Amino acid sequence: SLSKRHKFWETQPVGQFKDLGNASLPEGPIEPPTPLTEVKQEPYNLPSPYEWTTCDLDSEDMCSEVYLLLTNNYVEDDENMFRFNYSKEFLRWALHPPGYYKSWHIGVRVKTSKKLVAFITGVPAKIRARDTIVVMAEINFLCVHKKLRSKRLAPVMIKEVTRRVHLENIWQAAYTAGVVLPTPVSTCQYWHRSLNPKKLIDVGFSRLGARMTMSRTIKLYKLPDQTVTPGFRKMEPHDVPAVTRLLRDYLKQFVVAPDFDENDVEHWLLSKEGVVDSYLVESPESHEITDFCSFYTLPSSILGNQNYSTLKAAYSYYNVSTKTPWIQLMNDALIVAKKKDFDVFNALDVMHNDTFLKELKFGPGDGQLHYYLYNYRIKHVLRPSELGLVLL
Ligand SMILES: CCCCCCCCCCCCCC(=O)CSCCNC(=O)CCNC(=O)[C@H](O)C(C)(C)COP(=O)(O)OP(=O)(O)OC[C@H]1O[C@@H](n2cnc3c(N)ncnc32)[C@H](O)[C@@H]1OP(=O)(O)O
Ligand SMILES: CN(C)Cc1n[nH]c2ccc(-c3ccc(F)cc3OCCn3ccnc3)cc12
Repeated sequence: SLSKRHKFWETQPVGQFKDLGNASLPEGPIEPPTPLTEVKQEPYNLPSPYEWTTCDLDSEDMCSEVYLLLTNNYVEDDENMFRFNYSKEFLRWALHPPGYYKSWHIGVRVKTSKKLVAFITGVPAKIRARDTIVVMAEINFLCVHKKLRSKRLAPVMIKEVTRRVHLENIWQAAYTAGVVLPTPVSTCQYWHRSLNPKKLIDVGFSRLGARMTMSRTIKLYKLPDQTVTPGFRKMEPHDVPAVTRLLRDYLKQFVVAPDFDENDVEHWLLSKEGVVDSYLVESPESHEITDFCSFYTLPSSILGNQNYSTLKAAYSYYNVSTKTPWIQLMNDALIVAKKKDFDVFNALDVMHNDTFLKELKFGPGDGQLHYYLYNYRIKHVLRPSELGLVLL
């Protein structure tokens, strides 16, 4: 990437590779806001066969079109064996947080057939970078149909979502990607904990360890039927104030983290069947809420396997430990995930996750997830343990 030309990204207000190590550049916005009257009022031009469309995910038909585009054309692993299969319920959850803008759910259609062939989204979020809280756009679900790749459509999509975000007087963004772009604020590893090792080996997600039999492998990953922590239970609506306090206090220690209020916690962390699961520990004596764990449901399509079509994956979301040891808390999360029939539990090495990954038998994934900020410079590249942000 240091040698690669980034013809589009070199034009953008992002950290540039040539600036790495230039300690004189100040932390904070790279460019000042533009007066709203000077923001381009009309959409960017698309190549002639295509037109912009705004995707209303409350419309069943539109949501299905977005779901199908992503199911067939979104992110695959490096070996093209799996492709993310975000559900419609998940997309509505991810894209309808408090204060969302429908205009930031942007599609591209073929003018003649009206076929949806590209998509990009933003949602507003309060993000703290060190001591500064910035309203940012979290950008996600950038997708161009496989048949329209390498035509420089992505830069147009990015410029259009940038324009629409600017129209709402927001000048920063946060996003993550498996590819290296100018310039990561942090680079994380992802880890996988087998819950259904037989299926994972059958589909080629995992390989049988050397000198390991299948029955020995199944035994290695076996988990108890019940959680072990007294007071461990599902989060409920009346827990929102206490969980908000617990989470806000925990996230203070990270350099970049969401600034969640009760509305945000209610949306992002209250359990939603098949989308997000959240649990907490309520002390049996004091009834104080001392710990929290959560994971979201993101299956992957299994490409080209006779016996299985879907890999059921849980992804670690936000977790807090103040009384229950991390190992015990997260092992209870694994136990409930196994009971809910997940095949694998995934986690990034962000926040305090590296305190439990190895001991709970997570294995390293085969790639990295890079974190980016748009129009905001962070002085030094951050260690994953300095990150308190998980993007879907
Ligand atoms: C103030 C508000 C600001 C808001 C905006 C903030 C910024 C938000 C940025 C977006 C954040 C999204 C986050 C997100 O959604 C999570 S990352 C997941 C992205 N989606 C996928 O990987 C799905 C499968 N791949 C595709 O659909 C296409 O390959 C895509 C559409 C990825 C690229 O389509 P393509 O047909 O393969 O390529 P061209 O059109 O010919 O364009 C090539 C140019 O695109 C650059 N590129 C490639 N992948 C990228 C990626 N993941 N982010 C940013 N840029 C990416 C690439 O470096 C090159 O630029 P360069 O020449 O300068 O190097
Ligand atoms: C975050 N969000 C923006 C989606 C996204 N985009 N690009 C990605 C690259 C890696 C991960 C990721 C994050 C955490 C994790 F435990 C495993 C992961 O990918 C495994 C490889 N893989 C890719 C597709 N199917 C399997 C997510 C993403």
